Amino acid sequence: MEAIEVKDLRKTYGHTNAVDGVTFTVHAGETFGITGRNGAGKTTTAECVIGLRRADGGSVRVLGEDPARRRRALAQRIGAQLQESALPERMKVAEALRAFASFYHRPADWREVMERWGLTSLARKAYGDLSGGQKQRLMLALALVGDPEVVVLDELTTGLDPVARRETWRLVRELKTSGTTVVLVSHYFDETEALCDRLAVLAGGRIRAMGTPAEIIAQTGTSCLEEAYFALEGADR
Ligand SMILES: Nc1ncnc2c1ncn2[C@@H]1O[C@H](COP(=O)(O)OP(=O)(O)OP(=O)(O)O)[C@@H](O)[C@H]1O
Repeated sequence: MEAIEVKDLRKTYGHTNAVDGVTFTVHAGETFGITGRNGAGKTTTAECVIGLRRADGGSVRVLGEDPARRRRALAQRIGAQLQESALPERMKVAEALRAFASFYHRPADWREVMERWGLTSLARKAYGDLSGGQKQRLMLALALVGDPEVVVLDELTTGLDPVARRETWRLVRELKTSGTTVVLVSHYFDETEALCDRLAVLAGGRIRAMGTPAEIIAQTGTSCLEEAYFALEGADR
């Protein structure tokens, strides 16, 4: 069984075809990227995968289940870090991890997660007092405290400085070695190129290219994913 199967996914907001017939499969243990410019349909696709939005057409299966119908059951097996995730300003790091762990039937040991993601020294700090990088690290830890089989990370490194960004990349690579299936939504082409086994390039709600970063680069005769993207975009004009 594939970890995620999305077939002909469609989602419309008013007159906007946000997602217009998207099909892809994510194998278990793979890091799969969804990339493309602002408004390409990345977040809408990710939200349909985790059951936060109901598709207008097509089908989505995560771990064999339909997330729109089985959201509560799947929530035990999927971790998500979303673009606008935030916590109450005064909530402390350890408190947040303990509270999130309590939502799951079989959570990871939240103290171990706190240690693993370098948050132990911040345990008593309030969320509102953390730096941007520390907040992102906490959000990632919260997405993982339920010991999920699938993790969806949306614009994980936006706003981070280069050091915090590289540190976050290291953490995402660690997830892969632990066998977790990762969906990485990012408009940074260098990030998806560095971290993803395979990826889908979205444009205007459709998949414009899909494959390993090396395949997409080779198809376009370019030398990096960012150039490949511009070559694809140029070809569309
Ligand atoms: N709740 C909504 N109501 C109306 N239109 C929406 C809504 N959410 C998204 N859209 C529109 O759907 C399209 C796809 O948006 P989406 O957020 O999925 O793209 P994205 O690739 O994630 O973009 P970004 O990188 O800017 O987050 C855009 O044209 C956006 O304006």
